[in-house]
Amino acid sequence: MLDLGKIRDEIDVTDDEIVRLFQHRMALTAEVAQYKIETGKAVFDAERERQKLEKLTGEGTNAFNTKGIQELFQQIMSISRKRQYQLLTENGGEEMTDYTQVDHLPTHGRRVVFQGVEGAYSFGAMKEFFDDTITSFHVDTWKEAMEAITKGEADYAVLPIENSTAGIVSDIYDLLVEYPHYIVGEQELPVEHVLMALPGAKVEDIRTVISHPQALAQCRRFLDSNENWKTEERLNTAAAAKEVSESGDLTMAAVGSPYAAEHFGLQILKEGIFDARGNTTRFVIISGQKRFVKDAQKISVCMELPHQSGSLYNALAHFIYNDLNMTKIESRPISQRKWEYRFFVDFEGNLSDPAVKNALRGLQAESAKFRIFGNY
Ligand SMILES: C=C(O[C@@H]1C=C(C(=O)O)C=C[C@H]1O)C(=O)O
Repeated sequence: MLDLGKIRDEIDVTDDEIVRLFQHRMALTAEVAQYKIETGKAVFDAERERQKLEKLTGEGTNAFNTKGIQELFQQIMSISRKRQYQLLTENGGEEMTDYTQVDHLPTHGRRVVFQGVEGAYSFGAMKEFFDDTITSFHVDTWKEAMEAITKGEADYAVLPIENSTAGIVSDIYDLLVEYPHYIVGEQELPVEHVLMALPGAKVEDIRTVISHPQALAQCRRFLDSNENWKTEERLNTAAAAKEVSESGDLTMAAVGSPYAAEHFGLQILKEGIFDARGNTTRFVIISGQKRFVKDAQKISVCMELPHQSGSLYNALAHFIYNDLNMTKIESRPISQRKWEYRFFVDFEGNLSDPAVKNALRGLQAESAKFRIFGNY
């Protein structure tokens, strides 16, 4: 019979030895960091790591151990890099970003563009975020709103990025990648969809319901409960309301905001037709200026990772290791590169915080492509 106590004693001695060696290795890592700070050499040396893994896995005596050695040393080297990024940050290595910190966003009297028309949700979000000193104008598409920033026609754009029921607005993610603009703020707006029609119309007479595809998706359960209704997509909820108001057609209804109903003189046939209570859309405020307010609490980044096993895991380790709380992760396909994805991560923090700088330094160095969309 084996003696468990004795075996465990030996495991304990072995573990003490591993800890001693680990700490010795980390001390050496600090010396490497010192060398890199002095010479400007990059922390991450992929070729050296590849060679190390090749040699060490070659020493595994069976397939299971070989795989274990690989995982173990990937982790050890990743920890070693993180320590080096930390030392770089502490020793005032080159600034990570060229964002300018401001006390408040300059919004007084600025020009703001939104997609859709007066009465649409983007318009509502804009009203909530900005004060009455702004001048606003609207465009038909989200892309045109981005263009207005590029051309300097607007200082800010208001774009919907996510709905608590229907999920992300994927086009906006793609536009954020396409344009070199920044997120400088966000605004949540509760979505309260109503079914609206011309004065005098009755629910029983309705045949066609029009709205923005996302609004239709949000009310799917309600809409599906009426077999006689056919749904049609429109550019935005307010445009749908406007169309109904001009149609003279008592069989047509629109799904949209109560203020669109009011704006276009429609009657509300049914309130509270959204599927989820607390249905909220989150809008981002886009600017061409690289600014962040000093009390900004959320950072959005985008990264393209090498197409290999473990790369996402290693990237996310930078958040975990720096005690940063990730609030969101999304992936979108990279066009032209079949089955490859870029990742969008939101996490809590401010660009002036050393832990944030540290994580960003690591992510920047180890991603194939990396961008900070903003801190807000
Ligand atoms: C320690 C170094 O920095 C990094 C960490 C490595 C490691 O822990 O072995 C290897 C290569 C570098 O990516 C080094 O450059 O030697």
